[in-house]
Amino acid sequence: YSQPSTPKQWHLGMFEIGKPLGKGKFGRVYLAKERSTGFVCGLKVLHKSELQQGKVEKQVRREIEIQSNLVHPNILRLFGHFHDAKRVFLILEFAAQGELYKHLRREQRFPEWKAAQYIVQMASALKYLHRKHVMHRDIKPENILVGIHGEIKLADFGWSCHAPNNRRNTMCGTLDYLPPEMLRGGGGKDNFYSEKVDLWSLGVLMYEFLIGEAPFEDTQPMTQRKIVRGEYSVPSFVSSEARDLIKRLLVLDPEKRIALEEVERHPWIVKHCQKGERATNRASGDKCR
Ligand SMILES: CC(C)n1nc(-c2ccc(NC(=O)/C=C/C(=O)c3ccc(F)c(C(F)(F)F)c3)cc2)c2c(N)ncnc21
Repeated sequence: YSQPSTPKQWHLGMFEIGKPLGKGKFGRVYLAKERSTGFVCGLKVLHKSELQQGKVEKQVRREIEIQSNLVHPNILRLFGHFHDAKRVFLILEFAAQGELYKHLRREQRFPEWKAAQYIVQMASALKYLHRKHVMHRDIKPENILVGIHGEIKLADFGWSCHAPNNRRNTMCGTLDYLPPEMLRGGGGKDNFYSEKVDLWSLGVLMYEFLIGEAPFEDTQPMTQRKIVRGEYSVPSFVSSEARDLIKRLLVLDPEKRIALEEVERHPWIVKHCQKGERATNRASGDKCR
C-alpha cells in the first residue's frame, strides 16, 4: 500500500482498530488499518489525564514534533497524530517482527554476521539522528523493534518502560546502558554530555548482541562502579575484530570514542557487511544495507 498521504485532519473513524500489540506506561498500542488506503499501522493511545499527571504534555508535543520529522529506514516512523476529548493518538509505523529484545532472549545471543548487520543499521540511524542534532540517549534492546524484512527499527520508549514482563529485573531505566559521563557529576541535568553518549550505548548493545548479557550487568551499585571504571571482560568465543570494535566504543572519555563513520568502515563490519554486488550474490544471509 502507498504510505498514507498526510490529510490535514486525522480522526479515529478513519481507522479500523485491530488487536492490541502491547502496553506502555502511558497507554496501549493497537494494530490499525487506515480505511481509505488499507495501510496497516500501529495506533498508540495516550490518556490526556495521565499525561497531565505526568506533566509531560509539552514534552509529548516536542517529542511528536521531533519524531514526525525523522524519516530513515531504521527509525520507526511517526506518520501523524490526532486527539479527542480524553486521548492523544499517535499513528506509528507497524514493526511486523516486534521487539528485538524477544528475539535476543529467544536466541540467547546473535551470530556475528547478524549482530554486525544490526550494528551497521544502528550506526546509520544514529548518524542520521546526530546530523539532525538529536541524541537518542536511551539505546537498548527494549527500544528497538524489527521490521517485516528483519531490519532494525529504532523507537523511543524512554519514558514508557513496558510492563515488567521478560524485561530486565530493574523496572524502568536499567543502568546497564548509561555512559560514565551521565553517571558522574551527580547525574544532574547540568553535567554536559554530547551525542557521544549514543556511541557508548552502541558498544553496550553490540556486547549484549554477541554475548547475550550486558557488559556491566550486576547489582546497581556494582554496575555503576564498573561503568565509571570501564571494567568489563569479553569471553574468548568473541572474534578479535568484534572485541576491537567493542573496545573502541566503550571508551570512558567521550571524545576518544570511535566516530560513527569509522564504525561503518571497521574491519568487523566490512567483513560481515560487504556493500555492492558481492552482497547480492552471496549464499548466506550476511548482507547489509
Ligand atoms: C508493543 C509492541 C512491541 N509494539 N509497540 C510499538 C510502539 C512503537 C512506538 C511507540 N512510540 C511511542 O509510544 C512514542 C510516544 C512518544 O513519543 C511519547 C509519548 C508520551 C510521552 F510522555 C512522551 C514524552 F517523551 F514526552 F515523555 C513521548 C509506541 C509503541 C509497536 C509498533 N510500532 N509496531 C509493532 N509492535 C509494536
